[in-house]
Amino acid sequence: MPIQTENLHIDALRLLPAPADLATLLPRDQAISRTVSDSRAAIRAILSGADHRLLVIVGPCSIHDPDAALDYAAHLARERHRLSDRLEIVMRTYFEKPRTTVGWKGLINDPHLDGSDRIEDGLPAARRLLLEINRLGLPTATEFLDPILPQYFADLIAWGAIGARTTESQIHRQLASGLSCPVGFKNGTDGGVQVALDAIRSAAGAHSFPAITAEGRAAIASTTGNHACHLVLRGGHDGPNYSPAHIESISLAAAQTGIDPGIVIDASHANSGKDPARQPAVIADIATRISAGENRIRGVMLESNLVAGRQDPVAGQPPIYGQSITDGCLGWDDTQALLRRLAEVAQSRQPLAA
Ligand SMILES: O=C[C@H](O)[C@H](O)COP(=O)(O)O
Ligand SMILES: C=C(OP(=O)(O)O)C(=O)O
Repeated sequence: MPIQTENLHIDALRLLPAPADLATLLPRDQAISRTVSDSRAAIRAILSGADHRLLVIVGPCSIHDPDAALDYAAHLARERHRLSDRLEIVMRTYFEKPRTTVGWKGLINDPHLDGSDRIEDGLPAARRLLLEINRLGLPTATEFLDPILPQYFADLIAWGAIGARTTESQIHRQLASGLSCPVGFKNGTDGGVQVALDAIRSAAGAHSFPAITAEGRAAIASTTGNHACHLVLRGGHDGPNYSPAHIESISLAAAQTGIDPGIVIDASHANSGKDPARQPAVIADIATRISAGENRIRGVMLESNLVAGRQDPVAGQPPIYGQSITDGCLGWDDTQALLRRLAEVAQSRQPLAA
């Protein structure tokens, strides 16, 4: 008997369509391309300090119901258009969730929320939603987790994140080096910022690594490096890391590494002890400092949904409409109030290059 040494833990392999097939089925038009491309340019200008506005990445912790996400997007698009002279608002459309151990991995992995893991349904659902949101003139942000999946939807993303659990990963740094959008590297879950600074340096360089082509063939991608990578502070095991003392020491460390100190602060995650009700206090603090002249903070991230809080889905029952099934979020009214406060303080900012 031949001894089997391969696929001992593989139950099944199902074919996925090629990225180009999905793009043909769900193409982006010129107006959508403009929304993506203009927002990427605006974000680059804000991060460099050339544009005085604040970047605001706001939206659900994760998308599980495309209808509710589009409803949320309609609310947010109105705020984006109203506040566009002071804020660059981009919607969090997070389809891939990195789990500390196990749990639901997001709409792409398990779109039916039942463990059936029909990625072949999740990919078109994600791409369709991104097209619909961009069609409202509202650009989108996401965390890139799997290194193959960006081929299916990265053309629709204005801002990307590499999360706290993957910032130290060479695979994700290589991936960021080839992405067309600005990318924020989160500090590590332990609070370590040096890994994110190292990641920014790594992603700015050229890399060659295995990838897939638009036609779905295995290939070697050679990248030119992404110079729009920056730091996102999300707190760590020791607590928040957005205080003036943190910004001071982190900016110094960034400067010593030759990295522009443009920083985005995530008001959620460990900066709010995972309690969404604490996000307004984080934003209030940041807003006061910005109005007093702090210009190293170029953007903020908020986790927000139509309905405040979070829920654990119950088998056989539809989840509460517009409420997170991963981390708790702010509700819409609180979100709107925070956006208006941020717009107020952004008004006083001057472009650094002026
Ligand atoms: O943002 C979402 C979560 O914080 C992240 O995916 C980790 O989640 P978990 O610790 O519940 O697995
Ligand atoms: C998982 C996320 O964040 P972090 O990587 O900071 O935990 C997130 O923003 O959804």
